[in-house]
Amino acid sequence: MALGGVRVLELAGLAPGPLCGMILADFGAQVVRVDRVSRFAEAHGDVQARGKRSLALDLKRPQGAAALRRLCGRADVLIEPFRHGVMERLGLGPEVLLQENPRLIYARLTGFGQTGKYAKSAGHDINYLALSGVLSKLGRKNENPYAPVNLLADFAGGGVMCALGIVIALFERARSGRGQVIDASMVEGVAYLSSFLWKSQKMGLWSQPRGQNLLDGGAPFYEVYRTSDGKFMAVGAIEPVFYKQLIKGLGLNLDELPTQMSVSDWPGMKKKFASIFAQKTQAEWCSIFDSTDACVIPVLSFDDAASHPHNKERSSFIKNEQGEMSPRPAPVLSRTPAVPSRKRDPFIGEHTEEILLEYGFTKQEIAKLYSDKAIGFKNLKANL
Ligand SMILES: C[C@H](CCC[C@@H](C)[C@H]1CC[C@H]2[C@@H]3[C@H](O)C[C@@H]4C[C@H](O)CC[C@]4(C)[C@H]3C[C@H](O)[C@]12C)C(=O)SCCNC(=O)CCNC(=O)[C@H](O)C(C)(C)COP(=O)(O)OP(=O)(O)OC[C@H]1O[C@@H](n2cnc3c(N)ncnc32)[C@H](O)[C@@H]1OP(=O)(O)O
Repeated sequence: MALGGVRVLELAGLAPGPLCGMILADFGAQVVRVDRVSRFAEAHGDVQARGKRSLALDLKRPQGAAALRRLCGRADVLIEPFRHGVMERLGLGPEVLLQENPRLIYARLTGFGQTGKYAKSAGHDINYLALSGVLSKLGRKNENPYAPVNLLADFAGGGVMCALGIVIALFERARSGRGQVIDASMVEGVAYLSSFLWKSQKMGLWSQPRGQNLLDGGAPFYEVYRTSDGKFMAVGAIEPVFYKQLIKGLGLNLDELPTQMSVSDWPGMKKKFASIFAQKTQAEWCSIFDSTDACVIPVLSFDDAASHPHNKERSSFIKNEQGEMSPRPAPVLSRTPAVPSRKRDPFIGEHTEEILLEYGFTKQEIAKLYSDKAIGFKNLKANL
């Protein structure tokens, strides 16, 4: 696989760090999640542990922190998901670790970044989205801004951007032989993702208030409509050639309607489309619109998405050994595609000994770390 041989240490954290580690593992990296020894008694919240192994290490004990330093000496990548200052307090800041291993890629995945007024503040996806400016653009007409689950800042602007940064740094290291520090701020990650929004402000695309523009729920031809069986259809017929096909499928006559881009007519047109979509079931609309270019697609539940013929044909969803479905890693590389593990997620501390041995610790050193309470082996299922 593309990232075969790359050794990653992922310090256990909330949502974005685990996604970042899972992407790297799916594409072949050897990812070790460093769990807290004290968390044995709790269920671990990481549902994105596919393909990872777990090492339980108490970083608050000097022996535990020293063990991580040693592990970093042989690792390619460290992912740390704590607020600025945490790693420094543990004596594990980038200056220390990069001095010991100049090839190390030290990825710092935070909400607010390593500097700035909020660098040491707690926060979550919705806060990062707010600070990036993006949240102000999301939401329905006359409603408050709306944060769509924690997909945008946590996962897209955080986990995915950080994985991209790591791969870029690995690519550069192949030339220079040197590692570097990645300051992956979710505020900046999601702001960067929204470059189109920022750079299209003067195009007239966003001249209406929130929820009344072309792509934010204002246009009748870019909207979700309820069907007679309580399901939904997603309509995205932007270009005139596709809009024509939408109108035809709805049984309307283009010549009897206002022009597509007549913004003042959009609210009325939305009502018209809504009343028409409400007359047939989702399946009936699919039979009308499938195989056309009207850009009308059913809104599917997770179960229906996994069993939809298009997705099945492409094997877009996969099953693990426990029978759990999840999305296949994307994108698909032609020669070296990801090969996601089908095994269950690791127990906390399940691989402590084998990992330490692999990284050059002797059995005696491991026994000493255990008696110092710096590591743990207990095999509890990580089921967060
Ligand atoms: C919206 C999302 C968040 C979604 C999270 C959900 C997935 C989970 C939220 C609630 C969970 C459920 C709940 O807990 C109840 C159940 C519990 C059960 O165990 C599992 C099932 C649950 C139902 C559980 C299920 C799920 O887990 C939940 C639903 C987000 O936005 S995520 C993005 C958050 N932001 C960031 O990641 C940015 C960077 N990080 C931070 O800003 C902070 O880390 C953060 C997130 C604000 C947390 O702050 P905190 O004070 O807790 O941590 P830090 O300041 O970073 O310091 C870490 C300290 O921990 C020490 N430490 C770390 N590793 C070790 C170790 N191996 N050994 C010893 N000590 C360690 C470290 O030294 C720090 O200590 P100090 O503070 O003393 O320096």
